Amino acid sequence: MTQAQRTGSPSTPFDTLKAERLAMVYIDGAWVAPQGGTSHAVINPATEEPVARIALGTAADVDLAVAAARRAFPAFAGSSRADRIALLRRVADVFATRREEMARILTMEMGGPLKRTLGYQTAAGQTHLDEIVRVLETYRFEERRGRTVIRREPIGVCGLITPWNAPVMQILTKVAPALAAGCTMVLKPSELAPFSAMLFTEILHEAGVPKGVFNLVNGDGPTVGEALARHPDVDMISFTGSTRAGVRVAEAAAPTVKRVHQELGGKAANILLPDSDLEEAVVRGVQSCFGNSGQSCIAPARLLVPKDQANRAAAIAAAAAETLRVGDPMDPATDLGPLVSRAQFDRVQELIAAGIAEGATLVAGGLGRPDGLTRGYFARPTVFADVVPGMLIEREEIFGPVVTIIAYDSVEQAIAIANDTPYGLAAYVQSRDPSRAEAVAARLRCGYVYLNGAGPDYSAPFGGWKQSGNGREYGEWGLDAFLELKTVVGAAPG
Ligand SMILES: NC(=O)c1ccc[n+]([C@@H]2O[C@H](COP(=O)([O-])OP(=O)(O)OC[C@H]3O[C@@H](n4cnc5c(N)ncnc54)[C@H](O)[C@@H]3O)[C@@H](O)[C@H]2O)c1
Repeated sequence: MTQAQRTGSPSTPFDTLKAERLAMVYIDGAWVAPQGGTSHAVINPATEEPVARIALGTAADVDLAVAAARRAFPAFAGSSRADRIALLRRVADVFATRREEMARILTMEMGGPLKRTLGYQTAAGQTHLDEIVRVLETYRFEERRGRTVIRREPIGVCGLITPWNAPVMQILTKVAPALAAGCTMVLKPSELAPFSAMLFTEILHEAGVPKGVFNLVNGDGPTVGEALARHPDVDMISFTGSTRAGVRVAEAAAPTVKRVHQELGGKAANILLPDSDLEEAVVRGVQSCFGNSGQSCIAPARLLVPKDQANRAAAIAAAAAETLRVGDPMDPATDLGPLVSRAQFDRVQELIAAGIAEGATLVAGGLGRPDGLTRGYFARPTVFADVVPGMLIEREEIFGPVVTIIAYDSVEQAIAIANDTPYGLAAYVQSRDPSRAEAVAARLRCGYVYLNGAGPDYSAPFGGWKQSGNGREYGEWGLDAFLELKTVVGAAPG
């Protein structure tokens, strides 16, 4: 780290992200100074030191960005499918050339281990780009039924608000379908992880996204996020983040009756059926929960095990937690990096303390940093056994490396516990018999169920039920989200 980065002066450790751009917003195809506003030091969570300061935009910047997007909308909405496919292919090509740089930036700003930012976050981003091209090639924008025509048209100017936990992937799952649909947009990324969004903006610029089609305004939620949500000339908000902020966005958007697409928090259950391979299922569940240091909306944080296997499950989980390497996220061998911020670290500590106070049995990890780490927002991979439904650690989304083991008496009870949450994003079921696992999946009230360690399918819809949201991303469902339906009756017979 250079002296300039240590002091937080507007230098940049990145190869190509120009230092002066950190103090700018991107509007109408150009980097420009914001209309006033403050600046914000982005902290490297592994070192607790500032990396650089970024400018936080204002509501006036949102006005300018929305106006640029509105001006660009008619031409872009009228562009051909072939033009948009070509554009998305160019974005995918440029993204591929900058992928490693992107992974390093992500690791620096949000602390995800390099093996994950390179191997998962940016890889998934690339897949989403390839996937939207595949979808766009055959998507039916118009359907004729006799003299009735059903059209799908771009919804208009979109406000995109994204979190920090898998930043570039969450940006891509909005920007890629919005471009495919012919929408124009204003992105407000998380102020905790803005560099990846700025690099992504450079990628779009280099790929030749027409001016005004994509705009970036960094800023905090209450200022820039709410200005976007309230804006009368924004037709849709696509939001990913906490349920708390998602509700605020929906409230701000309500007077203008715009579409609000929400991807919110979760508290996934991982049901180990009595016939599962306990060792394999517990190890996999623990590793999956601790991916991204538990900062994942789909983290299988509630491990439900049959009562007679609970002690063994706790021992296996504790051993699995203790083998994980916590440390420098830039080290390719690291499994868990730091939590994203001091606030997140403090919150996770509070919830671990609450678990201890509530009488859950701590079998691995606990309060404080892992041994040997004296700075950085590193939490200990923590496993609680004897967790009872209703405990705070069983209900709250912890967003840290904490697994809670809950013993159940019957599969009926396991299903009831899994569903007894305000959230409904993801769930997991483990069984030696895939059809038995599938039967349980059918009874879970959530939007995505992973059976027996299956990975994600980026061509299938992803999104939450209940307080986990109301939108769907990925594949054609992701594209549907950015389109409005129009029915035309009395058309010439087709
Ligand atoms: N369902 C999903 O697909 C999904 C994916 C990833 C993360 N998440 C959820 O995101 C949360 C973690 O991310 P986070 O801490 O960045 O969430 P957050 O809600 O604090 O912030 C998300 C975004 O919303 C903005 N924001 C905050 N307050 C706002 C307001 N009042 N008005 C408008 N915008 C506002 C933030 O600046 C940020 O850009 C977790 O709850 C996690 O489960 C959900």
